Amino acid sequence: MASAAAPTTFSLLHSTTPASSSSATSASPSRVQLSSSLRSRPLARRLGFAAADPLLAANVAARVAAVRGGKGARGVVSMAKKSVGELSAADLKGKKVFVRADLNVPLDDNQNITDDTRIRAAIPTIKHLIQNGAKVILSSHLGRPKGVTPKYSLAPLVPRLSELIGIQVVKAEDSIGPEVEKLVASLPDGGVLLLENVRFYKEEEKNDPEHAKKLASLADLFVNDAFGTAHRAHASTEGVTKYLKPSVAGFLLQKVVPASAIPDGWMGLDIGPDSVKSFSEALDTTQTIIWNGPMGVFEFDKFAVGTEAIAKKLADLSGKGVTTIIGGGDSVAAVEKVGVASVMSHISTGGGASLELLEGKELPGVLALDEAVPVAV
Ligand SMILES: Nc1ncnc2c1ncn2[C@@H]1O[C@H](COP(=O)(O)OP(=O)(O)O)[C@@H](O)[C@H]1O
Ligand SMILES: O=C(OP(=O)(O)O)[C@H](O)COP(=O)(O)O
Repeated sequence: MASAAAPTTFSLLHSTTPASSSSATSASPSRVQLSSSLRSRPLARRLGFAAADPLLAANVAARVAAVRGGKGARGVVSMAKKSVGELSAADLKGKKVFVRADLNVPLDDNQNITDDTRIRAAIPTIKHLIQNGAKVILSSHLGRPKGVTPKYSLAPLVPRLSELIGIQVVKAEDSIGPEVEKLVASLPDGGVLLLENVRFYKEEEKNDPEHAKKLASLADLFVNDAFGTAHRAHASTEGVTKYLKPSVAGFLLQKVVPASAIPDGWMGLDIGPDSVKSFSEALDTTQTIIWNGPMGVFEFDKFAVGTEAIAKKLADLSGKGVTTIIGGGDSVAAVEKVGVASVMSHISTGGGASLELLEGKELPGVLALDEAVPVAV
């Protein structure tokens, strides 16, 4: 029987397809503000040096062993959560499926997508559902808006989503309410309706049960494919599982692998040549590198020097057989920008989620899903 004892997901994509475009300044608040908790995380830890933290070290070792053990193609290990792959046309035809994805992509000042990795990562699940005749109600957050904020609308994602899925995606102006209900009612089998940013409601992040019930009332069943948000217990990731059965994991969620010297009024926005040298020397002695968080504000070329140097160093080491794992939306965008994403061993869409998993924490967005039913072979 599959064991549910170990935490299960570390979502990875092989980095083979180039992103739609390369460099631009991101509009997301997580990219222009410094999260204090994140920045206070020691750099060594953000780079994945586990030695200073035995618990983290043990978890990293276990995950990497799983990857190296070659358990399945692309180092993917099944997890003990029911998967969307177990649902066939008999389960899906004509059914309304609420899909939570992480489409939190970077946008430039003109609302152009500057890295579409997260959109591409969501496509296999959506295609499986529509090919089996389901009506897909697709939801995501974008950035960290406080209330309805037009610049965090999901509207700019519609053309790329439609192109990748191969059908025209319909966009709702809201995520709940009568207009959405009407659009759901007119959705054909195999159609896709994209809801507006779920974080336009404060109830989303509060995991308000009444709000979760409203979201869930749109659909018959739930698929969570938002790895980047799996460490958040929000209404659209965790709350809806209470009202939608089955609640299953999407294909992306299923994949597993394993200055204080700065004067007041100044900001450190990049690492300098000495730090690049120190990191490079330390990296030379590693066999596995997990990188989460760029070295500076790489969206600006002036502050991209450290990030580029480390990205190139990792690319170099990757070529020498070192396992290189990149986690997080911005880190993925950074290696895409440098043009070395395709040589890394693995690309993960989740930054914070990956780190919490490595720390041995359970991810609420995964925990809430149905268990897989073991099948004798
Ligand atoms: N020293 C710094 N000061 C301010 N912002 C920074 C600094 N270093 C990096 N950043 C910004 O932090 C963001 C990366 O955030 P993070 O959440 O760690 O990455 P990821 O999305 O890969 O998990 C990028 O937009 C980057 O510009
Ligand atoms: O960008 C994300 O995560 P990341 O910054 O850890 O890569 C996810 O979309 C989660 O976003 P959140 O940290 O605002 O919940």
